Amino acid sequence: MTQTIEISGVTHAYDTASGKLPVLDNLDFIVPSASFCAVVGPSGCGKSTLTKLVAGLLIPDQGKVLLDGRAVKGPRSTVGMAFQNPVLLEWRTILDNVILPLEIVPNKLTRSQKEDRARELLSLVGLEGFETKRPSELSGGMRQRASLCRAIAHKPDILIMDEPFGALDAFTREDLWQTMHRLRAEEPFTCMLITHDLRESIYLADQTIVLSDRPARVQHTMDTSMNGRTDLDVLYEQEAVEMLHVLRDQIKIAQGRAEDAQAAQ
Ligand SMILES: Nc1ncnc2c1ncn2[C@@H]1O[C@H](COP(=O)(O)OP(=O)(O)OP(=O)(O)O)[C@@H](O)[C@H]1O
Repeated sequence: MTQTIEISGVTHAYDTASGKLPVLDNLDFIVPSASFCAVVGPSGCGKSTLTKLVAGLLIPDQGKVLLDGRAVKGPRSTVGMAFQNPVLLEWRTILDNVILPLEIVPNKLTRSQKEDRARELLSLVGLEGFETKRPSELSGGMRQRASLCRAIAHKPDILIMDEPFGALDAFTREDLWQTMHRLRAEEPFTCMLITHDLRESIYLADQTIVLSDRPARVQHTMDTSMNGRTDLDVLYEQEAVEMLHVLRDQIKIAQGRAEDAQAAQ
């Protein structure tokens, strides 16, 4: 079962040696159940902070994060996470890395059922035959595939991804975008993706939220659903190119470079 993410009046500041650092300012938006939301914005505006609030690793100073209407008060097993650095455990095989959440989150699966689940996911992302390898024996893209499998092994209702494809070369990244579409078709979850790659948000997300500079507010919301299209050609068609221009201009405005955006029109 997937869940709705509701960010309601969320304001947050960090305590630092030089005083309070306001990071998020009255954020309000909804990610409907089973949909995919990308969050973009200037560097340091508070995107990762937002993921920590949704994951329950931080509690907002004001406002609420609600998952299916229930306020987040701490980490939940129904939320999976994937980061730019896959952090797989070198002393475990790829299969055992994917099984890890099934050893932590309470469930009634036998060892052989856990293995079946991990094998099924690895096969879905094209890693069949690599089950017994160690993480260091895999390429960066393969490690990120394994890490995605691990993030959803326990069938979370929500998947949060913080720049998961940021360190990969352009071709591997596009390959993983397609893998994401495949995974979503097979394993429904509500997804929040933090990215600096606007094409990635257009290709993957149903909705893209542009945050302003810190303290971040919602500056712009765009419907980036591409009518179910999952072929990469869609990115080169007029609709996607127009979306890309609007998002780029919005980022310039967020960075305080509004004149650049106006001059570009
Ligand atoms: N634990 C912390 N204590 C104090 N300040 C923090 C802490 N974590 C983050 N910050 C600061 O809060 C601001 C927002 O950080 P955050 O990592 O959420 O931004 P971001 O948008 O994800 O950045 P980037 O796009 O560069 O990854 C930054 O100025 C950062 O230095």
